[in-house]
Amino acid sequence: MVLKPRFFHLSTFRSWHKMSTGAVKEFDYLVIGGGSGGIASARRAREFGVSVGLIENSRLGGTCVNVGCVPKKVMWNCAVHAEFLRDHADYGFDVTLNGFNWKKIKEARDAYVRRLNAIYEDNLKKSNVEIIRGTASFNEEGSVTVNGVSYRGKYTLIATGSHPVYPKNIPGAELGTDSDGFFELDHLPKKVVVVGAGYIAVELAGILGTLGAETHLLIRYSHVLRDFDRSISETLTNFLAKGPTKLHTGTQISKVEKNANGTLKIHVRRTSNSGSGEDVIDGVETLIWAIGRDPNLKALNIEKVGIELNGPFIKVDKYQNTSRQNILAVGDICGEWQLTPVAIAAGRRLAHRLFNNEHDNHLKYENIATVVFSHPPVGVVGLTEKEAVEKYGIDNVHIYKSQFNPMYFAVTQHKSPCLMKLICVGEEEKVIGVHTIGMSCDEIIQGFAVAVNMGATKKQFDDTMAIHPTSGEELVTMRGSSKPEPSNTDPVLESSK
Ligand SMILES: Cc1cc2nc3c(=O)[nH]c(=O)nc-3n(C[C@H](O)[C@H](O)[C@H](O)COP(=O)(O)OP(=O)(O)OC[C@H]3O[C@@H](n4cnc5c(N)ncnc54)[C@H](O)[C@@H]3O)c2cc1C
Ligand SMILES: NC(=O)C1=CN([C@@H]2O[C@H](COP(=O)(O)OP(=O)(O)OC[C@H]3O[C@@H](n4cnc5c(N)ncnc54)[C@H](OP(=O)(O)O)[C@@H]3O)[C@@H](O)[C@H]2O)C=CC1
Ligand SMILES: N[C@@H](CCC(=O)N[C@@H](CSSC[C@H](NC(=O)CC[C@H](N)C(=O)O)C(=O)NCC(=O)O)C(=O)NCC(=O)O)C(=O)O
Repeated sequence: MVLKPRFFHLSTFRSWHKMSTGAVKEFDYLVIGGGSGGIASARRAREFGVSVGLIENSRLGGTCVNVGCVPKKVMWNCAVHAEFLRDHADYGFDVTLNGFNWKKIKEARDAYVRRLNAIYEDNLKKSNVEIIRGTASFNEEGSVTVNGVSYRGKYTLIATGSHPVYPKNIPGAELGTDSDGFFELDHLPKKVVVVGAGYIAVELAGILGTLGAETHLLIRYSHVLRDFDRSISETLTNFLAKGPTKLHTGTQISKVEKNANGTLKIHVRRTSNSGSGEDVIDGVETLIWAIGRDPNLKALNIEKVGIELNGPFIKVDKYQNTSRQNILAVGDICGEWQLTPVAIAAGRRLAHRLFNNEHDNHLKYENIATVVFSHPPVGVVGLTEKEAVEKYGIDNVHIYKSQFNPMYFAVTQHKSPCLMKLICVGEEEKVIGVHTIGMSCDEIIQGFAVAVNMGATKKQFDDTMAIHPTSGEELVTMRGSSKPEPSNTDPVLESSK
């Protein structure tokens, strides 16, 4: 497309942004979804002077701001507080705890989210992105209708995100809730069952258990976070098994019933190596399904524009192109790496490619650092041991590992594990994976992601001066590599189905 000056006067912008004769309102860029990816892409596109409309049918900010990263992090911080309180006496404090007020933190959290909603609206307005309120659905020729008004973009971005999945064929499954429902809880439930083994399940179970709810985490197989490096998966699973969360491995719910007093009776099928059978968890106040997320596609009517899917998600190439020309997609709707920074980065790079002549600009979906806000937190970047062996062969992969008791726990009765692992490849020992779990690992990993992204070697890690006494110093002082363990002895991969 012909590029316009980088910043435009408002009147120029308005003249571009015209109503065509067929009463279709036209934009250079029409963005569907005002969440992480959509907002980031829309605002970046405006920096290049093009006209942008953004359609949103709910609260601005999307999943991350309203029912994801932001309120979750507030609750994780709250739970971390509870952990520190537990250690007060060990550090010499004589403190009497008079209770915990869930309502208070919920109100503060909701107020913060409302502030962010307003900030995001304000930011869009300052950027001169036109906000269109309502649900978008496609018409055959590629335009979009919202509340009976039609809009067309020279380019249209689908950034409509995802929603929680419920299991099919489990009687009473609808008596449970999901992560959205977790954020609506107006008190700390006494007894909770969380189902799932991924990010959301371990995060929510960790928050609830740490804050004092009797929390049962039900997983189908033997370990949580099975897609992560086995050391991480094993360390977190073993620690979870010690409480406060009660971990039920090799289990699946077969039926959910409602008791007369409103609590739930949950029938659980045991399919573990230790034998099969059925258990009942009774008197459950809240059941939370955290078993994955599906794309928000239904209302869009994408079949009208013939967009190809990849499983349930929208199929895109590395430039975020869908199968339909000039219709693009970013974020959760594409299914891969459902993370806010990924949606933002893909959306911004797309704006550069479409509107700033950067023809090859696209997000590289590798070395994506990620944190699970479990207790303790997980921070990882790069390949797992298994992926490295598959890619480079077992003889070329070298593993360095350090497991230690962080100094914080030297004087406390309550302990929490810390494990750090480097995956290196070849004679030069390029570091292709960093896997950490333990206190502060959520904050440590970002810097190491820079190093991995730059292609650092183990020697360069070793040449970096340690900072003492910190947990992070372990990553630059590791010695004595070992060979990867053959994957057929990988206990994480053994399902207990
Ligand atoms: C509980 C939880 C915790 C999370 N924690 C983290 C975390 O700590 N770190 C992290 O990186 N990621 C986290 N995530 C993931 C992160 O929130 C998502 O990856 C991110 O929000 C995806 O951005 P998106 O732009 O693709 O979609 P969204 O942010 O979901 O935005 C999509 C928007 O489109 C709107 N929409 C949908 N359909 C239509 C339509 N037809 N018309 C108009 N509008 C429509 C929706 O209302 C929504 O506002 C978490 C997710 C959850 C659920
Ligand atoms: N900190 C962060 O950055 C966060 C990011 N997110 C993002 O949101 C995404 C969605 O989160 P989440 O919902 O946890 O999804 P995930 O895909 O991460 O995990 C869901 C897990 O649930 C298990 N599962 C699937 N189906 C069933 C079933 N029928 N019964 C029991 N267990 C089942 C599976 O594990 P198994 O096969 O082992 O049973 C599966 O891996 C995440 O992948 C992540 O990208 C979410 C929260 C926090
Ligand atoms: N790292 C800081 C994050 C602080 C932060 O970014 N806070 C946000 C709330 S998280 S709101 C959720 C999320 N924001 C972000 O992920 C921040 C993105 C980073 N600052 C960047 O610009 O790349 C998002 O969906 N962004 C889409 C977009 O911004 O386009 C905020 O206050 N924003 C107010 C403002 O921006 O004025 C922390 O954890 O404290």
